Amino acid sequence: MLYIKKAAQLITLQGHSDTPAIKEQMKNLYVIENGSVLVQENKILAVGKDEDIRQQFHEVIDKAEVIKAENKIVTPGLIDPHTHLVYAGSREKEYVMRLQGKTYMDIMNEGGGIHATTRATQESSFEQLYMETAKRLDVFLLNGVTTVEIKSGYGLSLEHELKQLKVAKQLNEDHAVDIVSTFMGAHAVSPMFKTNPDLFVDQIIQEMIPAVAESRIAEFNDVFCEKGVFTPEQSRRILEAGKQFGLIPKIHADEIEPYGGAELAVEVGAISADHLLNASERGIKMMAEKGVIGVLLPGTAFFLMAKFAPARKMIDSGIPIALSTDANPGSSPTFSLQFIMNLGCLQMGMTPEETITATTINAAHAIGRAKEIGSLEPGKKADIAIFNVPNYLFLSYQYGMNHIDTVIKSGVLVVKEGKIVI
Ligand SMILES: N=CN[C@@H](CCC(=O)O)C(=O)O
Ligand SMILES: [Zn+2]
Repeated sequence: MLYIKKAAQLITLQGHSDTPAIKEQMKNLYVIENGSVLVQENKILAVGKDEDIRQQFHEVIDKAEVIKAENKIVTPGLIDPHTHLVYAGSREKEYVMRLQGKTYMDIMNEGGGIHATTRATQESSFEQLYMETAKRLDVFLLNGVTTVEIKSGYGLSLEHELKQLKVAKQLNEDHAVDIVSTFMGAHAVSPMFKTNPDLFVDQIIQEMIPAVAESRIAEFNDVFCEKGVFTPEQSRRILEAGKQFGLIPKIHADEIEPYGGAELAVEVGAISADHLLNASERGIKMMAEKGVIGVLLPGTAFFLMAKFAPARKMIDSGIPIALSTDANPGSSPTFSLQFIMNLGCLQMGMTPEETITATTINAAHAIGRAKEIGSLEPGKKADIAIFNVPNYLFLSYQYGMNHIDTVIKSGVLVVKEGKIVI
């Protein structure tokens, strides 16, 4: 048994395992001061004021391993619901080109961007991708993240998409960080189909989706619905086809231009619509009505020097908002959700409380895991982060640094004093 003792603030985020937090609910973190947590095996046994925990569990508490949390804060392990972490190569030269005035889409249309990473990933072996992705997951863990969603999409053929997804599956078994997988064969039109993109859409629908579903190697199906990539109609076909095989729709929506992505997410019953920098008024209203989660990626707007998604308006309209790094080598090469929280506040008008809800319980909802993770409540998985800060405001206030002290994953101490110990 683990006894996490007397945190200055225990950020429980209780009460939202069934439905995500919306509007004012996103501001309520259910903080317990001088709070303690008891962990039994891989689950949370109890959460409460230290004196209450000691009283109720006095018979067993003396034998527990104590983790001191005085002057620190304790939160659920952070959750990143949108990453592209299985890739090879890097794109720092494109970053310099963008600094000189080229746009992200220009670079992609000239065969760089996603295509450059696809070539590198196709040429990479399973073992190379595994090693590189494992290192990235270590960084996530060291930053307090205990679950990440990972998309394929740098394979763009059945063989290489499956290779990426197999890497994610193997790492889910081997690495402390839990991985939730998304098939994203529709990340870019394969150059082989440049003159007839519909044939590539046919291949995704007829060949890739059935094979991915049969291998039970992904839960979600995502599409880059964007002018010059996949049209709303192509995106709809791909997402509907995935549904026939049990793959839940997600969508990269309205990232570069308004394109009806938010509306499409509602129409196909997507669990989330992601990016949304340029979502229409109508799309925002529709998402709020249907409770489609908006996964916002301010690191991408920051790195592409684009305008930020209107998070304040979205939350006030009633959309449940989650935040993510969008970690990828082109549009958001960061692995820091803590920096994303800071951007959420300073660039998107969110409150510090909202950014914590958006990286825990609402992020869990965005990947269908809210019954197991995302809050500190008895019966949930013991995924817990301890930050070396006196109160939760510091997570987004003191920015550009990693505040993590300790991480517990499934009841096991995996990070101690900021270092991996397994
Ligand atoms: N926009 C599409 N996909 C990724 C970027 C991938 C890349 O540039 O390699 C995103 O979410 O930003
Ligand atoms: Zn993405």
